[in-house]
Amino acid sequence: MTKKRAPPPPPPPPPQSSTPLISPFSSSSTLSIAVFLCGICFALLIPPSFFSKILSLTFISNTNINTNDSTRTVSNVASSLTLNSASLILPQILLHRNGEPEPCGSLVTLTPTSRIISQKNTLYEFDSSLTSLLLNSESSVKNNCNAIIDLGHYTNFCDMGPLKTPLQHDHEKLVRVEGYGTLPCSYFTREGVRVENFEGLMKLPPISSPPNSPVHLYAVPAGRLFMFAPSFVGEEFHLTHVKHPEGKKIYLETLSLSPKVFDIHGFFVESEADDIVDRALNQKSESHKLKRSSTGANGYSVSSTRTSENAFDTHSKSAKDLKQRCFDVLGIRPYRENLADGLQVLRYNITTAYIPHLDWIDPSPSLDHDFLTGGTGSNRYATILLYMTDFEKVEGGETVFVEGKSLDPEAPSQGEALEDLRADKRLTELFKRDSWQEKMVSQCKSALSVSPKRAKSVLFYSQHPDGRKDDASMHGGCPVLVKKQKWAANLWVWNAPRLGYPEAPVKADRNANGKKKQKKVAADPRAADQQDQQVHVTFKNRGNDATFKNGVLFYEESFWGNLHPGQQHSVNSFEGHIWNVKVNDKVVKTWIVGKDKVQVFVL
Ligand SMILES: O=C(O)CCC(=O)C(=O)O
Ligand SMILES: [Fe+2]
Repeated sequence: MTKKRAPPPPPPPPPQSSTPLISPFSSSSTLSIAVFLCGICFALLIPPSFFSKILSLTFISNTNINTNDSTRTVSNVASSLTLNSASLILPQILLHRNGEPEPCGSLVTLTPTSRIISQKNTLYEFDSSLTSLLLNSESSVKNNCNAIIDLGHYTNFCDMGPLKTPLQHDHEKLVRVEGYGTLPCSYFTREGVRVENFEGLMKLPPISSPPNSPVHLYAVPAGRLFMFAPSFVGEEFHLTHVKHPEGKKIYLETLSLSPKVFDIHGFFVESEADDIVDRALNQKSESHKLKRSSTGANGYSVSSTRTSENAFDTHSKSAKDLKQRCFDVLGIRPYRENLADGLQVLRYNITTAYIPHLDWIDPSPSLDHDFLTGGTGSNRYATILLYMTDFEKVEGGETVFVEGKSLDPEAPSQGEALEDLRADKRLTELFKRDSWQEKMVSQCKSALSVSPKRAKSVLFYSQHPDGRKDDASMHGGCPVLVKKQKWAANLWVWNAPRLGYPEAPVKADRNANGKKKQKKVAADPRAADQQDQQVHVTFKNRGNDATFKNGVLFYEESFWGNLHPGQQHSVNSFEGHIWNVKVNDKVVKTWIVGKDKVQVFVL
């Protein structure tokens, strides 16, 4: 059964200035160009083994594509730039589609031209160039993805088309692939580090690796997010690029392949666990304080199958640090506040539970938001669950993934577990026969379940890598079987701007203000519509009026950021949007966005 989820908390803290894209490599573009063009310098930087793979280069323009056939006719190898063979050497690549453990073909040897290297070294140009090189590569013929990576296929993989490409913050910056006009993929390492330029690609094989070790690259379609690609339970992903608050190591251990579930070792620390609980207990604001949990995307309604209590922590230091770390772990850079749901803190007492559900929110007819992630919509993509208390298996309170296989080879079947439960007098006193709680306890004992441990955390995905909802991600909070409190929290990350934000996707037949609109037939209707109507708005507090000293900006009722003297926020909004300034929880100013393309509201 798919349950609707609680409304997301108010959009959290101020949009932060973008953090630079991750680079595990000490990159400097000037240095990189110099290095690329200087065979001698280069020889000092990489292991001599790579020299065995030197090929001369050709730059290919104009290509005839036969998408049904793996053989491609490449014509007009016009601007043939044969370079000094020592100048451009890239590791051999094993290319994967996002989230897939099996590479999609045999080793790919890339032979970029000096033109590509010297002119296309920004992040977006790099994505475009690498996609073009992969498309033109002769070696990516047969593959294990039940398809041939011919030009048409690979192109379609990276560019899912206007109806299936969610608009990300940087959509306008993407550089279409030369000769094809399609959107490029972005490329990640197995651990979720984005490869930003050729210099970075060159440095990927660890110095200690055997000669000619190939590099596994994960291609993520335009508009989509990176997803880990484990091939066996127990497989680890060491995230040496993610900063741990106490300098420890963070790594993922695969708990299940479908649903995709991981134990994130070292994600957070005990002091953060204590802080989360303290803050939840001390939350004063009506919308954020601890109270009986609700379900559904349409406001607060208490459900009989979600009996926990919850609170929200959107902008404490711990919440912000955890959200940032969560994005780092997931390979999503830069951090984007509009993809993050606030930290939701949960408390369960004896017998309370949350019935199996999807975190992916069911579309609501009364909301204009486009939840359909197989298309251009936005919805929950990944969840990181944090546990603050220790529970033994017999004490219940696990998180159960009802479609997942138990890690315990001795686990009973669901029927056996139900029999055991009914033979236990204490448990029969706790749960009515045939109640959802009784059924759930039997699922918790037989399916994949994770027992809470202080400062332990789990990651799972609610979508497939291409955005479709993953029904296997059905999970729940198991009934607590003893007199003890379970404290947990979740961080939800959306695949594109989330419900409640001005840049969130709206249903195809609505405009940004919820009014029905005529369907347009255009090459990229979404991009055109959204751009047409977008208004760039700046909110400023000049500090001239003491009334606004503690001003806080809200998009309608959703927290946006502090607007104290000297502070300002620039956002893309739409005509008719309502922005409020509150002081001590009271609205002291309301602005309604007008027609002009650029507007400034000043306190
Ligand atoms: O409490 C748990 O273990 C799971 C909670 C959960 O799934 C949720 O709040 O969405
Ligand atoms: Fe959930």
